[in-house]
Amino acid sequence: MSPTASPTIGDTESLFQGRYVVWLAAGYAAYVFIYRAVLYPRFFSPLRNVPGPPQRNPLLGDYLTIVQGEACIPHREWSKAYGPVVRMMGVFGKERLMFLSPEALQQIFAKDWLEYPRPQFMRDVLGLVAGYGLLTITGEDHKQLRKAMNPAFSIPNLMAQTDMYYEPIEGLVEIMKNQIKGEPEPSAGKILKMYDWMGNITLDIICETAFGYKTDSLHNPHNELAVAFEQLLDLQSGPNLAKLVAILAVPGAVRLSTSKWMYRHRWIIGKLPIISSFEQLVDAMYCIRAISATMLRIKISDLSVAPDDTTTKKDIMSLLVRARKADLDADPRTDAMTDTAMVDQVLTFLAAGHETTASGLSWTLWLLANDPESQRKLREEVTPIYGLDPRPDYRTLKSLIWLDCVVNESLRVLPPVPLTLRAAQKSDFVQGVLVPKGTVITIPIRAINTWKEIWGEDAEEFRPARWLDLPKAYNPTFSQFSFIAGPHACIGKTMAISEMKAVLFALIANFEFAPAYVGQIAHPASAITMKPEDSMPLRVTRVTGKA
Ligand code: HEM
Repeated sequence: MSPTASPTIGDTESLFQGRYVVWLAAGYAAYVFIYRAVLYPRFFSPLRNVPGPPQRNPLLGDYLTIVQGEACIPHREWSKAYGPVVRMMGVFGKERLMFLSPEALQQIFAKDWLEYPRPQFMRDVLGLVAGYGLLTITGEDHKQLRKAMNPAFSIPNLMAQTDMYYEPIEGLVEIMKNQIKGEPEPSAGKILKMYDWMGNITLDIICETAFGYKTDSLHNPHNELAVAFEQLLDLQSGPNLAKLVAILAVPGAVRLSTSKWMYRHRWIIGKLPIISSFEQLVDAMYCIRAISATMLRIKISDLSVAPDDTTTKKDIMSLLVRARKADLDADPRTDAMTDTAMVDQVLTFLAAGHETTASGLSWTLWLLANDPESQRKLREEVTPIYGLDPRPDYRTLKSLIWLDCVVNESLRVLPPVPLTLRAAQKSDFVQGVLVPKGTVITIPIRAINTWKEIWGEDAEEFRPARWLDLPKAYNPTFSQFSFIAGPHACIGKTMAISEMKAVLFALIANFEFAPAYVGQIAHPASAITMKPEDSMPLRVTRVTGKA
């Protein structure tokens, strides 16, 4: 129809019908929205009587409160107000449940773990940023992979690895000493962004222990891998995670996001409003994957040149490559891991083992900086041993009682992974509450770790001495849930703890840590890991009388 011609009866009819269809669709959408987001949760849901925060926003539910608040603090406040089982609202009236009690955790993570895997959207995000491996699979596949990986994390293997921590640790001590020495007034110390240093040292340690690969991020902080991780971590925020979940929900997006085509055409993402920052994500992931593939290639060729070289035996990847070779030698038709699957394992260890430990270390330094007495006690414990041997072995580190209290307490109060999620595969009762199939369950690790019912009135305070006299209600598996429990529990727990101890041992023997300025407060990011948003500036001074 031209703009000047008058409409014919046929035109008017089809226009009317077109409008009718639009109105009908809009009416249906409004009905679905009002039913799903307002009426169902309020009047029909089997969860409507479970206590929880009042429903104020049918569109976004409690989403804004969660992403704008400090990591897991809204959950902790809800548990105080409503008890150990809480109903929360997701977007569009999606109900979520949260459980804190040992009985519920036992059922979800141990007894019925196969019925409570990580939700698909969480696996999609983890797969993209941390590889398709232990973090994304479950059931029989998970059991098999875990069985193959377990020997690499055995105590004898970790004992053999401890020595590998010390080259990077000594490098860091030297760098920090030089930085302080370079100040106009060295005795006043220097303000150092400790999270950045902890990120570099844990990257160097994981590359060395897991892959026998030297990154030396400490002396070369702008190396490709460190920069790519920095780019990735910059994107870690609640709103970005929500956007990523929405993008990956589009059919085909998961496969596309890791493809070469996407990498070559990543500029397209850069041009799209709202998601333009994900150009950086595709870039970083491509770089990390390429370096992981290089590490694997080197490993495979190393092992074929020197299959009996005992020095290569200790790192995790050598064990896996050797196990694959043995399987293939025994039966060439065996269903052995492909190179791509192996690269994903490299990626998982890089992602899961690096930033978590860096956050754990940074928060421990922060807590010690704010508790000079605990710090002094720790220095008193480590200094004589440091004097005798600055490279203590696994057993010596394990035997240091106050160091153990400090690390346990820090991981309890400020857990690097503040919460996790599970999804119910079938309808079932947990702690007497019907959990309908498909319900996403929030496990508020930080709230569980500081639950007053278990830990007493001072549960939220950093008090390492509590580990010398544990409360009666303490449950060794479910009261300190920083590494979760059951078949999906963190495989790197013992390694992370011993690495944290080795780093703290040397830092506390050489330096004193204090807040960077009066009134400094902590800024834990609300994302997958609880990294300090401001990179944790602390005033660092040399311990007087030290060489
Ligand atoms: C302080 C440091 C660490 C903390 C707080 C931590 C915490 C966690 C948590 C909470 C989970 C469970 C996630 C979930 O199921 O939702 C997990 C899983 C995992 N972590 Fe760690 N982690 C740390 C260090 C490490 C290290 C050093 C490695 C490896 C070198 C590692 C490798 C893994 C892997 C592979 C999984 C998946 C386990 C499975 O599902 O079978 N983590 N970690």
